Amino acid sequence: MTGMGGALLDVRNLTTRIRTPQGSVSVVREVSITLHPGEIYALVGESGSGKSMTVQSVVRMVPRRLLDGHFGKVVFEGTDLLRLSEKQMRTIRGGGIAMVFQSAMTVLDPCYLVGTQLTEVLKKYGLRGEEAQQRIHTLLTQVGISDPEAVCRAYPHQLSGGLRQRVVIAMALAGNPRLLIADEPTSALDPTVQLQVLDLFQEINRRLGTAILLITHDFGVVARVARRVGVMYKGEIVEEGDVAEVIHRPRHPYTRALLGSVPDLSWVFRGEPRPAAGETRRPARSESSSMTGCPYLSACPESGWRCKRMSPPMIEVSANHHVKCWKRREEA
Ligand SMILES: Nc1ncnc2c1ncn2[C@@H]1O[C@H](COP(=O)(O)OP(=O)(O)OP(=O)(O)O)[C@@H](O)[C@H]1O
Repeated sequence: MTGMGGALLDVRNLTTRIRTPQGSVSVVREVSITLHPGEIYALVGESGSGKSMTVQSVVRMVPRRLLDGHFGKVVFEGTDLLRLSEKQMRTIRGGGIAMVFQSAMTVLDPCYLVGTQLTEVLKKYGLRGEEAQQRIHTLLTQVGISDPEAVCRAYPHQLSGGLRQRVVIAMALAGNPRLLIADEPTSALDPTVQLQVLDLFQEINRRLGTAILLITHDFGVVARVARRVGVMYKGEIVEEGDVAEVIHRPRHPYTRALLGSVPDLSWVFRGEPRPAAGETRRPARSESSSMTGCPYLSACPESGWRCKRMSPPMIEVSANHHVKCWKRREEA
């Protein structure tokens, strides 16, 4: 089942507030994301820009001690997740929506064999005995593991980082999710292994039709995997659109600065390891704030009077490209 306009996930004006020693702060501000079935959407931005808080809000996993409230809507397959009980959410997590995080070891227990852990996961979906073993074989094969039996007989620490992450992805696929949320799933891996795991996400998307919401701080990763991208800064999406369009014609000064700090994206297309980082210009740090006006004001080389007073609205650059910037509106 899909929601309005055929969307699988429709996040509408989502705001998430957390408690801090300085008071309540909006770490996600009026974020809207539409993801269609089978689509790959990337959220990109620097550390602290609110990417993780956005996806944790979608699956209602912001730690309770921090959360001060969600506002807006998170409509998944026609149901607003913000209105569900915790019990109802537990059936959505792992079922309709599965998650993969940066470190496989947050999911895998070092004390148990991989096969035992996969068997436990499948019990949750009612599979036991021979049926469960067959499903484990299928899942591990789907994530490109050529010797599933050997992997099942291993403890997590006996596997390479890449294999461990493949096992975690297999676990995430166990409930046949329609949406896979992956939060920096490759940043703990070596560059060549990163590329293999990114390609695996694409293959899962192609073969199983699973939609993917990918979080990354790396435009190289966006360029390799995603079809659409949202650029986050201080808790807001400041630019969004088709990946090629945003990369080749960035309209927000922050996106330009972020792209300027990625010297050469060609390595991702050639399938080569990332070259050593050279001297690059870093964009201004992105952390949530409670100020008025444009969130990028203090770092923007183009700001004008309007930017100081009012937060810019999202304006349409083209049908597949939107930007939150007063200057672009003046040019339009
Ligand atoms: N556990 C926490 N306690 C207090 N503040 C937090 C906590 N987690 C996140 N925040 C704050 O929420 C804001 C958004 O953080 P978030 O982790 O979503 O950013 P991010 O873009 O995912 O960055 P990173 O890639 O570093 O995780 C930041 O200002 C951060 O300081």
